[in-house]
Amino acid sequence: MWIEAEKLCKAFEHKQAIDQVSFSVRQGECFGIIGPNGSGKSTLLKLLSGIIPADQGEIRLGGKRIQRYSRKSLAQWMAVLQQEALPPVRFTVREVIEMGRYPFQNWLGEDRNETVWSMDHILSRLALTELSERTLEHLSGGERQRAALGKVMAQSPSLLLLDEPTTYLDIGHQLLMMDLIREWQQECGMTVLAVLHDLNLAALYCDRLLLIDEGKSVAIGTPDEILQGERILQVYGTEPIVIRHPTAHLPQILLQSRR
Ligand SMILES: Nc1ncnc2c1ncn2[C@@H]1O[C@H](COP(=O)(O)OP(=O)(O)OP(=O)(O)O)[C@@H](O)[C@H]1O
Repeated sequence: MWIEAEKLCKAFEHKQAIDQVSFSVRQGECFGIIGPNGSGKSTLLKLLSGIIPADQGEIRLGGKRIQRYSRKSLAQWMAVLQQEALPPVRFTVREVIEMGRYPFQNWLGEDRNETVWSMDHILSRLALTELSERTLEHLSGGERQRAALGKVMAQSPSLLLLDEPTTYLDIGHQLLMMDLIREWQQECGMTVLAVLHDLNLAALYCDRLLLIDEGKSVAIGTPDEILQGERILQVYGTEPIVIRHPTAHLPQILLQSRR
């Protein structure tokens, strides 16, 4: 599923959260949205998922305006993974992952589509097999985040929107999650749009990045084009040291104390 956003605007009371933002994302691409706190990243993701309407501008998914899709049809091929995606409720991990299939069930609860990956496969890929019968209230934040990813995997979306998917994860689980998403994307040709705070993860996993600041698009390009010291200083107000990853050959950022 490819995406086109044209001159999107969204204001809250007197705050212009998104201001004339345009971009397009190719089918199968991993597109990262980066920017400082309050720059409008989550708002942009909410516009793209249809959770909130834009004041102006247009979003087209697969060439068709987003308003022309019903809620149910959007839910069948678009999945959203938010920060704190799952509350600590009394559902088991297995039940939660099964919920990813709801948009595909008819009124008898029968599943009308084939899943790409089986429940057991999803549980084992996310290292959740041992935890499958445990309820979410007895899981750590990171384990719940993996269960939330399991739920969207069961949904087999062609468009995946991620809002800070690695917030609660340690470095091992951050890489597990990002590697899984990439593998899954390559297997299924899924398009991924991800809001990421971690610029190093963004460089490693995204084909292109959109850098936003105060609701405006500052630049769009490859990680090499976007992650440059001068530009980061302008937007984040701090100048990092940008080095090259010795094996991935991508830009990586080292922070330096201002004192
Ligand atoms: N529902 C709302 N009502 C009023 N203002 C809002 C609302 N949602 C967001 N804003 C404001 O819009 C701006 C952009 O917020 P947004 O959450 O999109 O930023 P962000 O880049 O995702 O931030 P962060 O990195 O801190 O998560 C902020 O100034 C925020 O206070």
